[in-house]
Amino acid sequence: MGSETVHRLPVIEFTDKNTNPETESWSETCKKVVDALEQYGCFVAVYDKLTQEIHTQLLESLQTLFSLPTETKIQNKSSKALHGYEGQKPYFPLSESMSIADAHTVQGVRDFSNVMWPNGNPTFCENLFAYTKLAAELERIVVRMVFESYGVGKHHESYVGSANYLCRVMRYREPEIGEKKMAFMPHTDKSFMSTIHQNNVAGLEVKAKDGEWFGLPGLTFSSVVVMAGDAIMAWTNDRIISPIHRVTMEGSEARYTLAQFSVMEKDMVKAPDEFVDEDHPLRYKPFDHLKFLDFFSQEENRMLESPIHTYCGV
Ligand SMILES: O=C(O)CCC(=O)C(=O)O
Ligand SMILES: [Fe+2]
Repeated sequence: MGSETVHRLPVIEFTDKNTNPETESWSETCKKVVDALEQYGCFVAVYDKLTQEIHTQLLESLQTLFSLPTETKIQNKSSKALHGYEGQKPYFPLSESMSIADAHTVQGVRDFSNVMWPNGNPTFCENLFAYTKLAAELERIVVRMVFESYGVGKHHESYVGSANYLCRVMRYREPEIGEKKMAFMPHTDKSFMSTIHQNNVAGLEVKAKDGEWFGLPGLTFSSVVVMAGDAIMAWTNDRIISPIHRVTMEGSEARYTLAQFSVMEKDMVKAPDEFVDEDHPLRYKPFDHLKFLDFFSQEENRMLESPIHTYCGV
């Protein structure tokens, strides 16, 4: 007989007050963030700057984007690993997605938009950028909290200088009768960190350390799921583990999400000395994050059980 734990992701508020390092509530929030990341590898941030208006306009713009003809959407192409249009996949017929490179910059959003709407679409750009810049801001706050809590805050500035953001916008249609509901297979993110925002349709599920899958009910217009990727797992030498997650579609409404991934583009991903000692021997060789993404994007490596361990595990 086992008593099953009922898992629920911690919900942490991000306000002007507790995101100011001068305050006491900053240190309290740091603790909640690190505890959540160490336990689940993710948590729900409620970010007060993400207003109902930003959310509604963002979702309207995503609907407009996905209603473009497929011939237009497939123009979202790139030579960079893990970028570009994905969809019409026989194994995962429910999902369709596109990627916005340099998503935290006006130029990145505009370059993407100009491919979809060659005559320009300023409303789309404004609506998207209003969100992507907040997502990047939130990610940097969380990373700073993590670094400071572990006593390695001196690395934050170089992290900010090195990090770039890729935003993947996704639409999952509702499954038809008899169709399988798994819309995104179980995986860990290859990012440093990910921030995930959705419309009102649930579907994201996380695997807890005890092997139980659990959903994330109750997300609102200002909720962002902040999730550790493989790169922060390696950087913290396994203090934080990137969680396995998947998307399962129920019901009769389409699900829209934005998953924004941070990538350490300039510096090597290398665990600071503070994380390595006799009890915690180095678990990952220092690696180039972009090269890891290239490795993972190769067909033969997509199905590996743990690409990060195969790539640079010690
Ligand atoms: O759509 C979601 O909620 C999650 C998507 C995801 O896990 C990913 O893009 O890596
Ligand atoms: Fe993911």
